[in-house]
Amino acid sequence: MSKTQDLGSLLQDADLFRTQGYINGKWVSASDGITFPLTNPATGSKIADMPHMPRTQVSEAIDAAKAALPSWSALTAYQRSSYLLKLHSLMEQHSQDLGTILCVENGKPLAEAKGEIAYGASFMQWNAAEGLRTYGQTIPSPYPGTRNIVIKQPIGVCGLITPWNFPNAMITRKMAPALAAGCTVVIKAPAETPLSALAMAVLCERIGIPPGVVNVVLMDKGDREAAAGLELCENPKVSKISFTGSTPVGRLLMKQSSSTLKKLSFELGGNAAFIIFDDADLELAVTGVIASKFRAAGQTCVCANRIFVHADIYDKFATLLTEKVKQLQIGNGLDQGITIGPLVNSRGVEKVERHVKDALSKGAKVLIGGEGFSPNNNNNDIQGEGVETCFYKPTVLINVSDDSFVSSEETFGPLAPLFKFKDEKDVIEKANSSEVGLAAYFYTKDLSRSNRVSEALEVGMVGVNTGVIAQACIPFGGVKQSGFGREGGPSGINEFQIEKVSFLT
Ligand SMILES: NC(=O)c1ccc[n+]([C@@H]2O[C@H](COP(=O)([O-])OP(=O)(O)OC[C@H]3O[C@@H](n4cnc5c(N)ncnc54)[C@H](O)[C@@H]3O)[C@@H](O)[C@H]2O)c1
Ligand SMILES: O=CCCC(=O)O
Repeated sequence: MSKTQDLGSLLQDADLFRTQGYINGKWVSASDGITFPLTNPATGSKIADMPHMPRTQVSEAIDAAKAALPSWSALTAYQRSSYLLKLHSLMEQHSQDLGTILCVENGKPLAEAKGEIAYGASFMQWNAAEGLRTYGQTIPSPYPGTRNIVIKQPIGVCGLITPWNFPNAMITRKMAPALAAGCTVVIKAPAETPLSALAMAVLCERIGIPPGVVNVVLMDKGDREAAAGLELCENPKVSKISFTGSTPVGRLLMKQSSSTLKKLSFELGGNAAFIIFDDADLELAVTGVIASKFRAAGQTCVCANRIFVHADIYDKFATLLTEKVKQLQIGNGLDQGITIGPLVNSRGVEKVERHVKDALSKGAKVLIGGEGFSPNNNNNDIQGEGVETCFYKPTVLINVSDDSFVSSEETFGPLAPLFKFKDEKDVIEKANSSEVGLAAYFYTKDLSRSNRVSEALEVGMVGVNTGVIAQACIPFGGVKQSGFGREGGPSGINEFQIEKVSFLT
């Protein structure tokens, strides 16, 4: 029997822990009372019963967002900016509680979860400033005495569909530019991590964001999730869908949105190549791989998925990496000193197991890890008998063959497969052989190679001598089947605006 987690008792401000959706400024259960259980992936304990909302409630949320649009969009950019700055400041103030909520529902260690809150808050700060600079243009006209004036306006109601791997930051990365631009939003939060979305709704309510401007709808995976997607994509009152998640769901949402020709921006899956050339600083490269590969237990879209190491340094690098991986502390993210938590659910563990098994069957060798893990849970939230937790040991594989599953599929788990290469051209070809192109990384001390390789990699983002690329001020996004549109940076807010031209005669 699993024990129930008393999340409220872990918080300084227990009011941030909500278990109802947020529509038109009201906290609401599913209209038919149906709920689904939310569990802690580190302990298997139930955290809460969450509303399993039907499509009609998604439609109500859209109506509320549409009704709130005229007055929100009529505010000055300065007024909207001041709301975002207040959210930024409240997020910083409540970072311990927001981090605890995130850690308990998602599994990432508390320090990392608090890091995500800081990252999430940075989108509020960046867009508070960026909203003030959505300049138009005056374009010289070919006709004497006339002028063409271009202004930017909010696109309208936006459907924001977000994943569980960054329960806070993937919401704020969309919500902040949308609100700054003057749009209103319906957030479809993921079933695995609804609480972080709701905690943000509490903060919106506290600072007086008017009812209907921000709405959060929730439901479990399956039929109602699909119905919510259909409603958001087909309802003509929604003007834009911003989605972060897997490539197959992106394809489906694009197809569904064709009926109303919505503006779309999609941040989809990755399969990042991480290349270590023979002139690289190996200590730095190991640090980079640890940061890129094992953040969020390997569950980020920009995680190193294929690590290509030059043949001349392959053995040395593998040894150094294994030593560093040994130092990672796996366990319940609430416990002191833990640096790697569980995967979000058992499906995540199964995928890592499948990739490891397949690689071994094709000749790979385990240097460390290669199996699941049962934590000795000394937290007050004690594991119940027969409760399923979701840990997999951080793993390094060598001699991985090019036809392994991990070569073509995103593992989304703590598996570092090392491939061997000899030639720059050859490794670039391999890196680019993926159908997705989100991020890539490489380590070298050669400046001309830095420019050459950066330009040759078919991705939206390149880390040169670093394994960490995310910042609010960069245009985050991919090419090929990693999606389109950019989040953050000067272009992030454009995704939520239209350009309108007036011909002045
Ligand atoms: N490019 C990026 O910025 C980025 C960031 C984070 C995650 N991701 C990608 O997301 C994937 C992991 O996340 P996931 O497993 O939650 O992805 P997912 O596509 O299964 O789910 C993402 C969101 O879409 C919702 N969803 C699923 N089916 C839907 C449907 N038919 N209609 C409407 N909504 C639907 C889910 O409930 C969730 O809220 C990975 O592939 C990862 O690379 C990409
Ligand atoms: O998982 C994708 C988002 C990762 C990030 O923003 O660093």
